[in-house]
Amino acid sequence: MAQFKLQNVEDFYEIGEILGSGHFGQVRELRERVSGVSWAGKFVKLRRSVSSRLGLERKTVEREVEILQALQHNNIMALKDVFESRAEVVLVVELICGGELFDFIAEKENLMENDAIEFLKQILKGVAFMHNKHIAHFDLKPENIMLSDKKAEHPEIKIIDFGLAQRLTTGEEYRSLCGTPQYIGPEVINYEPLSTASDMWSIGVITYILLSGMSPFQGDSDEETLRNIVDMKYEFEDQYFSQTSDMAKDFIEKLLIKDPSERMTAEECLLHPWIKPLTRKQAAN
Ligand SMILES: COc1cc(-c2ccc3ncc(-c4cccc([C@@H](O)NCCN(C)C)c4)n3n2)ccc1O
Repeated sequence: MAQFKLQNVEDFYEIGEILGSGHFGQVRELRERVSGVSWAGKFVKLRRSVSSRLGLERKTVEREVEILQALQHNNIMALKDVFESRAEVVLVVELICGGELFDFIAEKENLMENDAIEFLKQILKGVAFMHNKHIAHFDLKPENIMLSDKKAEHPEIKIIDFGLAQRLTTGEEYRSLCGTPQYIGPEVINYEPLSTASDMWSIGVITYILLSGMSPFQGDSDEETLRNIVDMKYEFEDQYFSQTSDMAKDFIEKLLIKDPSERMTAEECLLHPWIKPLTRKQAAN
């Protein structure tokens, strides 16, 4: 069983404002007492009894911590410390000040292709790094992709929220119905074995949104969205894609493929001509 620090987190950090909350718990700003440096603290309530539905099981938190400890990459939020008390675990991670990619897109409606490519390159580098360690995120979406500083000319991408992430073992099947309807692949809905390819479907959906501001499968309800996914019901409507290059559409089409084994991997995406032009002429387009 992993051992976290048993000291009181407040002995080392001044607890600041709530930055956000969700299924994962609460995220608050922390100020390290010795250095004055600001961090983010994810406060997770622990389940008090086997019968309780409140809070997370300790082994779930242990899995997230073990995964974060294995993922040290510029495009993945860094874990600094872990404290635990009887009822709570606090993950101390780097503070990310640029907000969510989701909000950045909303402010711009959609992005120029070159801006989208720069964001995608960073997302793909972080995802390729975790996939090379046989770790899948399983909840990639614009809300879980944050920007270091949205005012920077080239904001750095940080992938957050590894609460659903799994270390996949060859020969061992992993199935789950978890995730966010708009971004999950058909294999999740059909309760089929999952792999890193499920993250690649999500990247196809994210790319579609980056370029159009629209979500490819979203319906008027979760049920309709899920039906659109299993029916592969999406299109590049002229109203939103008339200015989008064929290469960008090809990139999306090579990810939104029903058979997970047919989708591009993150490494293959980084070599796709839309992301890595083969010639100067291509780059000029
Ligand atoms: C360690 O696990 C997480 C960390 C974070 C995290 C890490 C650093 C950091 N710096 C700033 C923030 C932040 C600022 C405003 C809102 C939020 C959060 O509520 N929304 C993030 C996306 N959401 C859908 C998980 C998070 N964060 N959030 C978010 C979710 C996690 O499961």
